[in-house]
Amino acid sequence: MLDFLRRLYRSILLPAFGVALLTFMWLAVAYQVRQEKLTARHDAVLHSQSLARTLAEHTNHLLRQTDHATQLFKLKYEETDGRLRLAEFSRKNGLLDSLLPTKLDLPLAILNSDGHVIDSQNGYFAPEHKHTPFFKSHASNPADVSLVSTPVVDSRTKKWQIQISRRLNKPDGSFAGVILVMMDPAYFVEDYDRMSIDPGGAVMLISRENGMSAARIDDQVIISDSIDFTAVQASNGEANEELQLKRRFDAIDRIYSSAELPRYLLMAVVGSPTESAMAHFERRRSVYYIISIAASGMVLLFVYLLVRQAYRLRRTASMVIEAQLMLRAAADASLDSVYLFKACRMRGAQREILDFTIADLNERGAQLMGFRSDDIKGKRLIEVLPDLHSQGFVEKYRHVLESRQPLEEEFEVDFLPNRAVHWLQHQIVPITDGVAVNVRDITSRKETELAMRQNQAELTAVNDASPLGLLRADATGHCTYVNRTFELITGLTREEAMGDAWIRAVHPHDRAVLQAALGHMAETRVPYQDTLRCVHPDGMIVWISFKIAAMVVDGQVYGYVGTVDDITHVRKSVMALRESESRLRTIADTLPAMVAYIDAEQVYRFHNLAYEREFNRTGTTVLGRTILETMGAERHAFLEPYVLRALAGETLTFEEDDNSDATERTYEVVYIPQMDEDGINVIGFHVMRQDITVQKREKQRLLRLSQVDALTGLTNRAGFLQKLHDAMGSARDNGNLMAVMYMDIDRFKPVNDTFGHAVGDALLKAFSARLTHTMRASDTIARLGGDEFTIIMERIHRTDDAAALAAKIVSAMQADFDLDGTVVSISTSIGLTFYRNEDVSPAELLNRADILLYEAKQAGRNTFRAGPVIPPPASNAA
Ligand SMILES: Nc1nc2c(ncn2[C@@H]2O[C@H](COP(=O)(O)OP(=O)(O)OP(=O)(O)O)[C@@H](O)[C@H]2O)c(=O)[nH]1
Repeated sequence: MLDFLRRLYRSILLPAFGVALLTFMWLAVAYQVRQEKLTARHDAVLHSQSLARTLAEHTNHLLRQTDHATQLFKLKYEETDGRLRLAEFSRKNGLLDSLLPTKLDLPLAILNSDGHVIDSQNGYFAPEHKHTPFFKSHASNPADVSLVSTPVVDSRTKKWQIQISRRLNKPDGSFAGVILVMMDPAYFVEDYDRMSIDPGGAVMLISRENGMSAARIDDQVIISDSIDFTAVQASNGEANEELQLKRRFDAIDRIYSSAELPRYLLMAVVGSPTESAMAHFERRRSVYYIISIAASGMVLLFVYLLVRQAYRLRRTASMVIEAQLMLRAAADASLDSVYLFKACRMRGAQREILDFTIADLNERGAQLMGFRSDDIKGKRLIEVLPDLHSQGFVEKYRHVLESRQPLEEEFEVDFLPNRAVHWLQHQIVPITDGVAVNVRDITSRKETELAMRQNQAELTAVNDASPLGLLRADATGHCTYVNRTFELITGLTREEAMGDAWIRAVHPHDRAVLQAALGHMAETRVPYQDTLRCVHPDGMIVWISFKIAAMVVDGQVYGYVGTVDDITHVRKSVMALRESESRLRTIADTLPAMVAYIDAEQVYRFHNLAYEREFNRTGTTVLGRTILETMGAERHAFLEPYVLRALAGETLTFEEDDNSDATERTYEVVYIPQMDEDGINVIGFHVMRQDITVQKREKQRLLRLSQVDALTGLTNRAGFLQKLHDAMGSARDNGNLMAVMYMDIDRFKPVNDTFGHAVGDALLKAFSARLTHTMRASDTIARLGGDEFTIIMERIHRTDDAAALAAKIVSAMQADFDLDGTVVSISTSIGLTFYRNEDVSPAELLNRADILLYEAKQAGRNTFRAGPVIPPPASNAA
């Protein structure tokens, strides 16, 4: 509210002053105009009055002259004894002319003593005047006085006239009659031309008795009985000489003044036209008004300018305040340190700058100095931070202030708190008797720049050390950068490669293709890759793999980045590899064995001609297909364990029987895993598949031969051990009980010694035969050597069954052997042992039987010993 009133006061003060000034001025002007108007009017009244007095004097003069004329007539009349007549009296250059102007032609009449007109001229007179007051008066009064009558209206002419009469006496002094002169008031006013009166002015003669008036206005004579005046009251209440028309008789305003003719009861009135009378005043008033209007305009303009200026001043002041607040806020909100330093000068004429005072600063600026702003505001720099002096900063401030040239620079300081080293950027701007200093802490930026420069150096080093040639082009395809490797690969220096020149490095035969591809890439923005040739200045051809891609930001290509890879050696290697592959294929195709390569996904990737011949028998396409697809579910099920082992890294060999056609064939298959370059992961395996049907048969034959005892035809030791191994595995797998007998012919040596080796051999054969007849066909009977035999009995129900059989053998061998006439009697001893699923080896089991045999021998021979007791399986026991 207070603020509103203050603003209202400010806004209306100047206009109110202007209005007051104008009011005062206009009141003064109005007062002056009024005074001048009154004066002018008064002057006009005086002038009119003067004229009226002149008129009155003139009229008076005429009337007096007329009176003199009657007096002169009376004198002459009485001298002539009543014979004088009017013609004589008024003749030219006569008596009358000496008194009155001839042109008046005044009506004259002589009345006798009876009141009859006895002579008259220049007008009509009633013949009889005996009873008129003036006649009676003259008749009765012998005094020589003239009677001036009140204006009389002529009944015939309707004019009013002033009647002047004088008694005529006879010689004896008796009454002789009356001389009568009629005077038209118009004469007084008509003869008024010589009066200096303005056009439109009115000259009047008014009877005070009956109100008749004669007036002249310019050339017009007005006779009226209705013109009447009242006296104008002056401002002080007194009547002045001005008259006011009671009723207007024309359209012209006049200032009327009068002069009385008391003797004749007449009043001379002159009306000066107000317009002309007041013309001078009107002109002055117009001048006053014009000057006042001009002055008012100037005052208004002045006030307006003042108001406007005041408004501008207020606005400027508020803007200054606002600017100060904004500046304060900006300084407080600034991320920079802001200081205002005012110069401290030396006293004296030179006024040299000694130091600066901290006039203002923001909190950040104070923090940078290590203070709070309130603590150092108003202090001198030498007190707050002496280093500013010693480090030359104050000198810089002084230079900026004196040269009025702003200064901006970056520098490093080590005297500020919080950090050992600050990188700062300051701007020093001169202000009034001081400087404004804006300080920005650019330490982090400097560190970033340093890091960036290091990164750039690193990047440049990386680029130069890169095995790839690098090329960068702008949006128009002009090369702007190549690295060192690019120079080495293409044979162009960096300067030579700039712009479009880099394309010169490409072999002329490849340029057209490259340029077309680059044009296509610029349209489609699809990266381009190709193998091209470069030609060095010395003619050397370098094969390169060239790749280039557009750098797109917001849908706009702003450049291209390309790489150049020297693939000359790779290309040679590839060629060599192709040659090697070709050679290997030739070799592989000439091999009788089937060779293939299968990857980790069990997909065929390679096979030789033999493999193709084998698997194309059914028209099957192998390459790119899996084992399952190629071999079918049944064979895949057989092969899969081996495949998985190979893929687990195992080199393995197995036989595969192929009954797909009429002939039964056997293949030896070798899987050799292929490790990756690191030798860690298996990426596939090689397959060597060879038909070994013939070899297998021969082998089986040889095996059989190797496992038969040549003398007896029984299984020999090798066959026995193989069989024992297989039987134990079967018993272990199936939980069956098996038995092993180890037997020896008792006292065989004496037979040899007695009957010779041939008989001994025959005995061995006979023993074998009897043994074969004793045992089941499923039992394996073997001769280990000499007179030692073994029997393997698989899937026996009880140990007793085997023991019974052992007893049966012992018993059977007690009978004599007739060996082509030589009768030999022997016996046999047996060690019998059992096996189901114990963790013993075949050798140990055989040794166990041998020990039992030894026990049987020790027991006197011709018997058996069995052990240990093998419990039945848990399920059976139950
Ligand atoms: N005729 C013949 N004799 C053989 C053959 N192989 C080994 N012999 C003999 O067989 C005899 C084996 O004797 P041993 O078993 O050690 O002794 P033994 O006389 O049977 O005595 P015990 O076994 O203790 O009852 C040795 O004299 C060998 O020379 C062969 O193939 N033919």
